[in-house]
Amino acid sequence: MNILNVHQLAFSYSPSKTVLKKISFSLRAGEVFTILGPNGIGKSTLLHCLLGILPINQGRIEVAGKDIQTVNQRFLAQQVAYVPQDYHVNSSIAVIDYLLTGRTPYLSLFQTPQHKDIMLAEKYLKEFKLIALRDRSFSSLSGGQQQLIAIIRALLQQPQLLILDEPMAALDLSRQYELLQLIKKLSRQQIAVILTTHLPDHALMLQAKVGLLNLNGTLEVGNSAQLLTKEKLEDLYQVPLDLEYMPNLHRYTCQIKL
Ligand SMILES: Nc1ncnc2c1ncn2[C@@H]1O[C@H](COP(=O)(O)OP(=O)(O)OP(=O)(O)O)[C@@H](O)[C@H]1O
Repeated sequence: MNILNVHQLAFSYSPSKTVLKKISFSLRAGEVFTILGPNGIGKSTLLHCLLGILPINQGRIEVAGKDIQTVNQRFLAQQVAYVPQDYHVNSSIAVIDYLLTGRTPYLSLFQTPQHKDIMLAEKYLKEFKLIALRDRSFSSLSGGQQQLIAIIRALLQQPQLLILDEPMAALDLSRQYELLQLIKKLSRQQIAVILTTHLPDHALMLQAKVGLLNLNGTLEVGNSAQLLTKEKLEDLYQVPLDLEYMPNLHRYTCQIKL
């Protein structure tokens, strides 16, 4: 069974502003799907539709075979975790308490996180070499640190589908490397990942399924060989690009021609 089915999705913020139309795609367990498109084209809007945050005008979205319009929130939170582009987190909350909110879908009403939940949060903090941040307030962290903590919180949800909105944006090269490795590891563990990015190289490195969000609001879906071509990317971004095969990396790389 697919973890996600999207059929003929359409969304507009107002009758005169159609952002997304006729969007259809499916994701199997463990599939990585990279969505690319220019600023303001509708990538975050699409993710919000997939999460049920924005009500779609047409179409159908199924998570684990269930229509998201009828599914209960606890089930959805056990299936799908989301890391937004921007965080709006209570400034005084400690990192560990923020992380433990990721365990909410597994707690009963009025139940507080258990010892095993704290152990799990600490295990991830150690794995990411961020244990020193455990008791810091979330708002005192740097942008990149906040992004990593938000990713750990999402992992604590133990989702079948992880949705990441521009997760590399605030990360240094070493952290980007770690995150790319993590996405590959999740994929091997049969967890599907959707990410948006401005760098075609991220999709090329992940050997991911690709979605190009076009100016007319449609999403072209295919593999990197079909969609990450010089012609298609130049058309999408309206900028001169070079795609070069790197034999030592066994893949193409995409550069702006300057
Ligand atoms: N709440 C809103 N009400 C009306 N229009 C909105 C709203 N949020 C976003 N938009 C508009 O919808 C379009 C798509 O925005 P969205 O944030 O989805 O783009 P994006 O592809 O994620 O952009 P970026 O790469 O810059 O993050 C933009 O024109 C944006 O101005």
